[in-house]
Amino acid sequence: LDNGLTRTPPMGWLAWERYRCGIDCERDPKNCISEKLFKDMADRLSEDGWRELGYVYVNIDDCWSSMERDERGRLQADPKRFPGGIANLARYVHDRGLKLGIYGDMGTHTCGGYPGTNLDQIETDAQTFADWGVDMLKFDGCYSNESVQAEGYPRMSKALNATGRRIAYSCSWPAYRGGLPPQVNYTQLGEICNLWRNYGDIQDSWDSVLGVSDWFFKNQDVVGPAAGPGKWNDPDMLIIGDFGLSTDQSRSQMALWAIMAAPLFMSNDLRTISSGARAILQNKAILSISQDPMGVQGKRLLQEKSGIDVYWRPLSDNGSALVFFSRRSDMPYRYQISLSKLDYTTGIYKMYEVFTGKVGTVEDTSEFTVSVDPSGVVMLYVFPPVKRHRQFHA
Ligand SMILES: OC[C@@H]1[C@H](O)[C@H](O)[C@@H](O)CN1C(=S)Nc1ccc(F)cc1
Repeated sequence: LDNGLTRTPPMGWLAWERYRCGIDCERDPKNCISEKLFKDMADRLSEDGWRELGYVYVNIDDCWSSMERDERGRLQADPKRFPGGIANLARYVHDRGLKLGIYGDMGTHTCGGYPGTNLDQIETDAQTFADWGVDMLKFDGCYSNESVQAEGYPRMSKALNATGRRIAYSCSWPAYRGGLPPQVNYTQLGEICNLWRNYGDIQDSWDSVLGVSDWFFKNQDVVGPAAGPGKWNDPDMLIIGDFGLSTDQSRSQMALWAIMAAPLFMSNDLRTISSGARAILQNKAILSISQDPMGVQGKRLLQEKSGIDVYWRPLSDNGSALVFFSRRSDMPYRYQISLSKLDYTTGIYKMYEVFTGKVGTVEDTSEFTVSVDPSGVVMLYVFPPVKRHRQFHA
């Protein structure tokens, strides 16, 4: 969507995977969906170096609202869990140099059973969110149908624009239509949405992360070309820092999401996150690959019989990123390859390993070896090639 927003994949924090629809603030005040939770995360993003690295969105998901609209038919926050209201929370977030995201649903109810947005409420709800100072809307598709979605998702895009406030628009529409043509029109999506969920919800497990990633790379020739500045495929949240992934698997999710030019929405507890998880999420080399201004989505190049996959993303100024991933479950695998075998042009290349900081220089035809852990990755930033100087002839 050409609204000047998300010119690189948006980054921030989204409540859903880690906090779901936990509304029992009496028994579980630290983890329930409440203004305190989002203020806590805004404090961490602004005090622990996240904001400076680009993680600027603090996004509310399902279960934030009252079960009733107000007397003017407007959505309203649950008064007990958000006593200050959404406008106040937006001010708190904005005061910390961050942006606030909110959640709605193009249907009678949200997936969690809260009030949805019917076709005749689209303009009202867009205006409400703009009046509150909201900066992004995730528009879900539960309790809906194909024709309501076909009319509603474009109409909400226009309604958000008509408010005059710049609000990034995340559409769950393709995920409810099977994610692929002909049910999904990726050209239209790129015109009306800034990002879109193509596939099922991510859960806190390696199986889920790998299943989501495999769907996107299996369908890379269809979904890849749809992405670019202002319009992104969304494989769902980063679960790094939660309970289900090992260090290697956390590095794999971060590396694969960067190759996919995916939005980077963490769903974790920034108040207690481990230093290891934080180091992966704050890895500057990976973030610069993710946020590359060209915004070209990467692809899977090879699936070797050994269980090694090779992924590649073209970057600005003729740079590129490579990821070697191991599907094996035995021991680190020493994978030998050369850049010319990966269709790199003739030249001399400097390479930077993003997790170890190791630097190497290879000619396109010379073989090098990477040792890849089971369910882990080796990720390289490959500098632009230095052309081999013609041998000077006396
Ligand atoms: O309720 C909201 C929740 C999150 O926003 C996800 O990111 C959305 O994809 C939708 N969603 C959930 S749990 N959706 C859903 C998932 C499984 C199911 F059987 C019925 C609904």
